[in-house]
Amino acid sequence: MCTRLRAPITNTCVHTCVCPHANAPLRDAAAHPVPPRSPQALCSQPGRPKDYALPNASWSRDMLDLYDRFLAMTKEGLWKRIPSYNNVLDHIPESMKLAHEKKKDTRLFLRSIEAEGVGFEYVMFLNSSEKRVVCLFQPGSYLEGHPGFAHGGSIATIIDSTIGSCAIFVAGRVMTANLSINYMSPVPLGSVVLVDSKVDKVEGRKVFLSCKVQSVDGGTLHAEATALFIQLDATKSQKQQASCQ
Ligand SMILES: CCCCCCCC/C=C\CCCCCCCC(=O)SCCNC(=O)CCNC(=O)[C@H](O)C(C)(C)COP(=O)(O)OP(=O)(O)OC[C@H]1O[C@@H](n2cnc3c(N)ncnc32)[C@H](O)[C@@H]1OP(=O)(O)O
Repeated sequence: MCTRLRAPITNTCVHTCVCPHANAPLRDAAAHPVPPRSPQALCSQPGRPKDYALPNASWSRDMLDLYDRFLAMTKEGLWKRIPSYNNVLDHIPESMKLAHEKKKDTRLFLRSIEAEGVGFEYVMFLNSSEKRVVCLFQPGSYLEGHPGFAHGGSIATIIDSTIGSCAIFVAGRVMTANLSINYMSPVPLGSVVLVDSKVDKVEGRKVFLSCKVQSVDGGTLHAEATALFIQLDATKSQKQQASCQ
């Protein structure tokens, strides 16, 4: 079923088959319904990690409007908001955690800046039937490269993470083996872009994906990327883990 977002969000429509692994690692998204936007609702509940993928005072009108559009689509059931925590382990269901994986004082790179609005402001939405993840991204002032524009590394980071979430969705534990980006137009700090990623092909442990970074009005193509993610081999990753201890 086509769930094309109406222009200007994207002009492309991706048809893919439903994957048997659908929803496995990112199932959490369904378990956390989006609360109404009120100051109280945005506070994290006691005992639960803070979900950063919710509107805050730094979000621009464009970001809020897009968020509302996607949220409306989640009600139709094909899209799900992906919650975002500052520790990677909080994203992984207990049943999928490895014995050695205990929470430490580490942070997911994208959530390394606590202050609102100056780092990576983003929220991702998953469309499992299209094997697609769209990220609404508002780069803050601490992500500067050239004056007034987002650093290319920050663009690479948000692409890697959006594509990575898409790959995790179809293949579980994966790592980036290759990421190739063409930068076409600089992204102004404080603007909002759509990072639209999809799975193109799965060959054994290899997941091939592609991505476009576009302005909200669809008029500017900021970047295009392709990526290869490899599903981790349990035996090999245990060896890697052993060598790290
Ligand atoms: C993990 C789950 C956690 C869930 C958390 C959810 C949180 C959600 C929140 C937020 C979203 C965040 C999302 C994450 C996004 C960030 C991801 C990163 O930044 S990852 C860090 C950077 N990447 C590395 O450091 C990799 C370093 N490389 C390696 O460790 C290995 O090379 C690895 C694992 C990629 C592959 O090693 P092998 O030993 O398992 O596999 P081999 O046998 O070498 O290759 C398998 C097949 O792939 C091809 N291959 C491997 N690397 C290739 C390459 N670079 N180019 C082309 N082909 C390659 C090979 O030719 C082979 O192909 P043939 O099966 O023979 O056909």
